[in-house]
Amino acid sequence: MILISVGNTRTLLARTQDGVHFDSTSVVTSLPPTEILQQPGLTWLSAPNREPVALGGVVPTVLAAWREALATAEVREPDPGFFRRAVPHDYHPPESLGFDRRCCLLAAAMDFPGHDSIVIDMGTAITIDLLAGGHFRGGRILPGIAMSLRGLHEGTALLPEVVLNTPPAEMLGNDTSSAIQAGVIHLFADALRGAITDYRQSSPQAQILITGGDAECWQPSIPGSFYQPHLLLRGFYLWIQGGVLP
Ligand SMILES: Nc1ncnc2c1ncn2[C@@H]1O[C@H](COP(=O)(O)OP(=O)(O)O)[C@@H](O)[C@H]1O
Ligand SMILES: CC(C)(COP(=O)(O)O)[C@@H](O)C(=O)NCCC(=O)O
Ligand SMILES: [K+]
Repeated sequence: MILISVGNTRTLLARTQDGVHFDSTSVVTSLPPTEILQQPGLTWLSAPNREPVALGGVVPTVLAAWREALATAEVREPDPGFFRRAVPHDYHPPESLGFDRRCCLLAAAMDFPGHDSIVIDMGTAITIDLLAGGHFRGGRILPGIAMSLRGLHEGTALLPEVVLNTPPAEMLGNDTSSAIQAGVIHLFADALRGAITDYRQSSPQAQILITGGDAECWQPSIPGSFYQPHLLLRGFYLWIQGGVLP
């Protein structure tokens, strides 16, 4: 099966035989799908005798462009009804819960039955979701790391665009760049730790699963967390196996 997941920054293109191992690459979401399909390294996407293509994401206009570009392929889109049965929730309105959040929650629910999970997805935006007793209980949405750094630069005259070092940061910055490093790293480290502390008041045993473009370098600053690079793809695969729209 081929899986295409459209995030706000990057689109994941993956292929799997067993739903456990994913051969994946990513391209910037701003690139038109017709151009992506022509890239030399991605011929498997548009090869003849192709496999079914699962399509999902959080950018409606780009999803529409993918549907058009894949018009002759066997495209499968996930069925919200299956998600609701697999991960009951009170999100309102239910359809507004982001596709990427659903995939990660589904993977946590189906791969770790009987475990509560705090699912952290550090992408364009950061989401921190609680799955407890098999139900999605709600979560938090925060600006992402790159977006926050860009916001400081674009919203001011004197702040440069900074490339973040790997956390932890020093407590006190003594030049503009170090002060931004200290500010942004502590902002997110405190936000993540705070959410974990709060969520564990109701789910003391909850495990912490962390994924997304910024997850790998942040995982060490979240003690006890498990880096799950393919959590979204795993959930997407399980979702498509469980139910597709007619
Ligand atoms: N090669 C990369 N291109 C873009 N962003 C990257 C890359 N590697 C890491 N990142 C980080 O990943 C974050 C975006 O995460 P990603 O999972 O790609 O987003 P989304 O799923 O929202 O498209 C950004 O905050 C950025 O700092
Ligand atoms: C919160 C998100 C922007 C995260 O997207 P991402 O950073 O992975 O591109 C996305 O899940 C989304 O658009 N959600 C819809 C609103 C919601 O979940 O309530
Ligand atoms: K995200």
